[in-house]
Amino acid sequence: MNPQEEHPTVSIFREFLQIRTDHPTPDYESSTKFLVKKAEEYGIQYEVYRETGLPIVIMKIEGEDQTLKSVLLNSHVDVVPAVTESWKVNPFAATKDEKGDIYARGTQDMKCVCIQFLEVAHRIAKSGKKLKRNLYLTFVPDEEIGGTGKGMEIFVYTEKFKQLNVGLCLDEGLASPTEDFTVFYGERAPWWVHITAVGNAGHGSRFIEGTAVEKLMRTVNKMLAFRQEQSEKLHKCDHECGKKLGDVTSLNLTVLKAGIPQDHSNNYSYNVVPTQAEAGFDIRIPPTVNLEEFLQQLKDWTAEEGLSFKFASYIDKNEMTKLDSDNKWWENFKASAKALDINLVTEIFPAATDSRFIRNLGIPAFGFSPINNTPILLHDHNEFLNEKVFIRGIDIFMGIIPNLVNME
Ligand code: MET
Ligand SMILES: [Zn+2]
Ligand SMILES: [Zn+2]
Repeated sequence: MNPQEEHPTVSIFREFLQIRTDHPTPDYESSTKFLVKKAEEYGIQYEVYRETGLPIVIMKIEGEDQTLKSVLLNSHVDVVPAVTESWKVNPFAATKDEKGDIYARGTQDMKCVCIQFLEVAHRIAKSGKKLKRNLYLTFVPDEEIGGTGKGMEIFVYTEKFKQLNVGLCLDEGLASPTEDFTVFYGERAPWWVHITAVGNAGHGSRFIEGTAVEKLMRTVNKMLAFRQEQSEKLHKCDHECGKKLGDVTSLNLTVLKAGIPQDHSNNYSYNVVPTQAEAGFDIRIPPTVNLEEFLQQLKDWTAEEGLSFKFASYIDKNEMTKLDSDNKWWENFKASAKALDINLVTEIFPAATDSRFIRNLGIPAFGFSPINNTPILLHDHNEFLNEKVFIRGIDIFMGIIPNLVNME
């Protein structure tokens, strides 16, 4: 290839990045059309499954033995919104600079892995050699809004998913800023909690008792004190303790609402004590924490009269994939990494992925994005990935995935 020319898979990646699958109105029809076209071009079996309400593209490369458990490569095609004004380039243009850094929403999370999986399937299909087990690829919607409703949470309970007979799932991980690569074997449970307080109204000049805001603030302060404790656990431990973000419970106050709006011009009735106040928290709980006990903790925090809470995201089970010598998939994965001469570091994923629904079925899942020497920029402004890192990622996957599919 002429060094001036772009690697064809990089061009495909950039084209995919330009498809507007950003929330709140992801264009799944265009991403589906794109993937279907590629499957047809590459001669890969596919179907578009729509029973859950949104398109899920399923691709299959048949193995020699249909009775063996399959390997599933799962990726989500949706991306989070981008605040265009805060980017140095258009976040949906997939601009490449002179260093080969490609800037776009989804370069790391996780359109890179979508296309890398697709390219792996392409190369396996092109080789014409049959591998031992079935290999499936699923391209799913709505991961970024929780996977609930029309996403993975529902799909894993369908007959279609059962038919895939999955033995191992690979899904997204995170970029690594060092030479090492990170593999995730579990993740923190994402709980989004919306607290509502109701209380007494009155004139803003008086000492009204039992106001909604006071009640809410007492709860918020208890929760922020807990946040401080957890932050200290992470930041004040000596270097020996090796605690990572995925090992503590994080909690952020991300929604706060009260006050009586006066009109549509950002004015409020400052002299009216509001009867309702609301707070929303994003809480991430490590798999080692007992979720029943944590729920009780939340109930204690919100026990005061006039307070109630609802979950906007909730999960009551949070399984991990065991990385012991009984896990043959992991032994196989590690051996491939050794042959590739890459160093793996294992961690708990600090955020959430669709893997949690897979692990909760008792199916092992590894979160792995083959991206090293790159800052972690998922959901951030100016998210980018270097084209060389992207291309090397395909070779890394080629050194790992066929071995898993061929496992005895
Ligand atoms: C709770 S849904 C997960 C959405 C997203 N992947 C996150 O971790 O924030
Ligand atoms: Zn993601
Ligand atoms: Zn994300």
